Amino acid sequence: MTTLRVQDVSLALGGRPVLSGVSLTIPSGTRTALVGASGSGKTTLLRLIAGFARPDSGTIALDDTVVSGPHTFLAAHRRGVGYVAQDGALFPHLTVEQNIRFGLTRGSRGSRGSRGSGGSGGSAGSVSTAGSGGSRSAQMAARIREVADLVALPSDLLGRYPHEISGGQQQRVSVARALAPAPKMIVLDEPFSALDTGLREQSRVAVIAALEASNATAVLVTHDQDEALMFGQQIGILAGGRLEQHGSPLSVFDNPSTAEVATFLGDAVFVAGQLRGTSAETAFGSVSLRHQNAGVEAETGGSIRVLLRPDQLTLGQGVAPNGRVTSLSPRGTRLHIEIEAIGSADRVVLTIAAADASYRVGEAVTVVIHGSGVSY
Ligand SMILES: Nc1ncnc2c1ncn2[C@@H]1O[C@H](COP(=O)(O)OP(=O)(O)OP(=O)(O)O)[C@@H](O)[C@H]1O
Repeated sequence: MTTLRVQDVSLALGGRPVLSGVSLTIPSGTRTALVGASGSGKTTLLRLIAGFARPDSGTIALDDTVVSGPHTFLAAHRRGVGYVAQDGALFPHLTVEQNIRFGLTRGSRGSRGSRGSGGSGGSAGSVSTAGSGGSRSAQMAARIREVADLVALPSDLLGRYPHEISGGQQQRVSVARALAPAPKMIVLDEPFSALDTGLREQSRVAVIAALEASNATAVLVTHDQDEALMFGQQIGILAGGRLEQHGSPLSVFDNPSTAEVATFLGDAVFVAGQLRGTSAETAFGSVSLRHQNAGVEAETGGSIRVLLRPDQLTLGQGVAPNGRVTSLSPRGTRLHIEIEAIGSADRVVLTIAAADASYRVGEAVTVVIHGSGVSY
C-alpha cells in the first residue's frame, strides 16, 4: 500500500502543453478513476506515475519517496508501480502462465512481507530469492495460481496462448501480470475498453476484487462514466491537461465544478434561469440550488444556467402547460421528447418509456422539475 502524491506536475510534448499544474493525492489502498476527453492527458499522467516519462516540473511521490522531481527520477522498474496497458500488451509467443511469470521476474519489487521482498537490487520481483532454484520455482508457480485466482482466471487457461483465450480473459491476464509482483501501486489504462458490456462488467468486478485483496493503490483511466463511478472511490476529471475536479463520485456527480465535468459524468440537462437567492426561476418553474459555482454568483435576478439530470424532469398532467413538444425520437424502449418552453426559447429533452408515450409534436405539456440543481 502506498499513498501517491502528484504535485503541480506539468509536461509539454512537441512544444505543446499536455499536462499543466496537475496536483492529486491518492490515499493508500484506494482506487481512483481518471476521466476526460480524448487527448486530455490521461495516459500521459499514468506514464508519468509509472515512470515511463519525466515531468518538466512538479513532483511525484510514493509515500515519502520522491520518484520524480527536479533532482530525482526513479526509473520505471524501480518504482514498484504495476502498469496495465490499454491493449493488454501480452506477449503472443508466451503462454498465459509465462506472461504472468514475466511480471514476476521483471516486475516491481513487492513490499509485502508474506511472500518475501526480493533481493536488494535484484530483478526477481517479490518472490523470495532464498533457498534452492526448485523452491523458488514452486513459489513462483504458487504466486501465479494465486493472482490467476484473484482475477478469476480459471487455472486450465494457464497453458494457453493469448490467441487461445477471450479478450476479457486476456485483459485479466494483463492485470494478473501487473499484480503478480505485489506492486505498491497499479495504474490501468482503459483495461476494459475492448470488451462488450457483459464481459466488461464481469472483468470490472473481478479486477476490483483483486485490487481489494491485494491492497494496491490503483489509478484507472476510462472513457466510460459508469465505469468511473463504479470503480473509483475518488474520481478525477482531466480537461486540456488540467485536473478540473476531483473528489468522491457522489460529490463530483452532484456538484460538478464546470458544465464540461457535468456532462462527462452523465447525461445533463441545462435550463436557463434567473437567480433568486438560493433558487432559480426557470421557464419550467422554480428550482432550489444545492450548489452555486464560484464565478457564477450572479446577483439576484442575474442569468444563470441550471444543471439537472434527465430523471429530474417528468411530464405532469392537469397543471398549466409550460411547454410544447417540438420533436419525438425513439431510442429503443425509450423515447426522447424535446420540449420548448412556452414564452422562451429554452428547450429540454426528456426521456420516457416509449410504451407510455402518446404525445404529438405541437402538443402543450407541463414539465415538472424534481429535486435541486447546480448553477453555472
Ligand atoms: N510523444 C508525444 N509527442 C507529442 N504529443 C504527444 C505525445 N504523446 C501524447 N501527445 C499529445 O498529448 C496529448 C495527451 O495525450 P494522452 O494520450 O495523454 O491523452 P488521453 O487523454 O489519454 O487520450 P485518449 O483518451 O485518446 O487515450 C494529446 O494531444 C497527444 O496528441
